[in-house]
Amino acid sequence: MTQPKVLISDKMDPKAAAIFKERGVQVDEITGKTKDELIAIIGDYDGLAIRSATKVTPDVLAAATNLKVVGRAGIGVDNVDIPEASKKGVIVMNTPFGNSITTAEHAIAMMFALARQIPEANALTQAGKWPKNDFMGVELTSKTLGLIGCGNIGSIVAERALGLRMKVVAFDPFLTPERAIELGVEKADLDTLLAKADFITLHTPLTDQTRNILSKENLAKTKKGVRIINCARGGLVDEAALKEALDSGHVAGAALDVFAQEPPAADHPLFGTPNFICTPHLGASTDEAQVNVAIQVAEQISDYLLTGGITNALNVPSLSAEEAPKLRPYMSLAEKLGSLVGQLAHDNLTTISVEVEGSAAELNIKPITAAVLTGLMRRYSDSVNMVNAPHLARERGLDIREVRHDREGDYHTLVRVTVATEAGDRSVAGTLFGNNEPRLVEMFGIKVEADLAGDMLYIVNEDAPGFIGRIGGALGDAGLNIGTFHLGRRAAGGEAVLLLSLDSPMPEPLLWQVCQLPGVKTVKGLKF
Ligand SMILES: NC(=O)c1ccc[n+]([C@@H]2O[C@H](COP(=O)([O-])OP(=O)(O)OC[C@H]3O[C@@H](n4cnc5c(N)ncnc54)[C@H](O)[C@@H]3O)[C@@H](O)[C@H]2O)c1
Ligand SMILES: O=C(O)[C@H](O)COP(=O)(O)O
Repeated sequence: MTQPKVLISDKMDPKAAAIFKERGVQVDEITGKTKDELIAIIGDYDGLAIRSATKVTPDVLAAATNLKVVGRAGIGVDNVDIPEASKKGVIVMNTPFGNSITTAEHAIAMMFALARQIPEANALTQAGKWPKNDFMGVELTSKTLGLIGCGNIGSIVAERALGLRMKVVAFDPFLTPERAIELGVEKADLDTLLAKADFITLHTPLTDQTRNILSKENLAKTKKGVRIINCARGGLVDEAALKEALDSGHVAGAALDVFAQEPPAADHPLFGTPNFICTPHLGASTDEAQVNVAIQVAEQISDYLLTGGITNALNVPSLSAEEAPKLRPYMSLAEKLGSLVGQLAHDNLTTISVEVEGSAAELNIKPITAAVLTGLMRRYSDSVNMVNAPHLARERGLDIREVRHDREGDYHTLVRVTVATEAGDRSVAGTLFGNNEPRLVEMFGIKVEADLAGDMLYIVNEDAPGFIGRIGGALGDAGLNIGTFHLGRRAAGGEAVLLLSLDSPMPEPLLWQVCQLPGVKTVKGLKF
């Protein structure tokens, strides 16, 4: 195996490069490149390690002909075009926890800075003034903190704020009542939060639902004298409306670590506004957080490039260290079953369903489905993998269904793949022998037992004496060696299925010749 090559394109703790080298991954650290400069070199790399500065746009991805993985040393991935990466089969990962504490602490630091106007007081004092009577702060104790977004960072902020004896009200549609009780926060709708909070801090990603969540209209619903902190993403607060609300005195203070456009223009309207403070996207900038995210991203990228292990991926189901060894043989079975239906079923598939029963029903079905789709879609594209297969399948209008059966069947474990075709449903099923050897056990309702590997020949014929001899003869005369021979039939004298493994591919004229043998209904060369 050639050594994979990774580019670190944003400033990252040196531990990242050290880990790549230790793990046997070649690494180049080239930061500060323009988009065109990045496009010129990205084709050399299998992996890209970034923070928020590098923009992984469709044109960068188009030039990234060898790229397999983008690793974000941090949380937000709004600088990566994930749908485009998925189409290209590139995994996108982040490090969802490495900088959470640090960012929560930055939000708390901003809250104190606003409450006591520390930046202004510092600036004036160092300018030789002694403005002791100009700064009257507010206490945090007993005040209400409104949390918009109560995920990893929001819940750490909540714990810290409760420690400061604040009351915490949270708006987060995904926060369960049980989790709210566990955290000690009051779950509320947005309007209630806006009406109650003395301080509001934002901790959501930027999405279509959260963009301008603090709009002019919502700012008007806040308590007079509210103070606002955004250490999440620019664009959550309407900056023009915030400026107006600060100027009118409705908002008593605002602290932004993030801006809609970064870096903001030097003449940004908020700059110089009294009671406005800001930092240049420093939420994650501590030694501890940067070491955490650098180590995590380098380990995750190395794992994927060297072993196929997937952690914290955003566009493909993760495979944990415990799950991976159990799922690997299933994924091999699933890919073979998907490939089999893909090679045999005619076009215009409308639905594919993946059913699991027995031991398979206890596993994470998502990677199994992704592997089925990889096998299925391989007939359309050589560059298909677990990342882009589900996307390609959906693009072709395929409805994907997953069913987990809680029932005992004939096999200790079973994966069944059924596709709806114009000719009706076509179903194949497989199991694992000895827990790790994939075997086809049923094909279109007929029991067979076959290893799907290499070149194979599939024949449907009428079960009649002498047929096997005729096939053996035809292949033997053509110098084609049969490796294994698997036969299944509905009933004696009924329809039979023959699966032969061959030592070399079946030449086209021989396929035609076999087709002419008496009793043959279908012949197809297969490849696994
Ligand atoms: N300033 C920085 O340097 C810095 C550092 C780290 C993270 N961040 C940003 O902080 C944000 C939060 O990070 P996290 O790790 O807590 O993410 P998270 O995914 O753990 O939490 C986000 C929360 O937002 C909630 N949410 C989603 N849509 C919502 C909506 N419409 N209304 C209310 N809540 C909604 C989700 O349910 C979730 O609980 C991210 O945008 C991340 O990029 C910024
Ligand atoms: O989403 C994040 O992790 C933060 O915005 C940190 O970004 P940075 O790595 O550019 O500091």
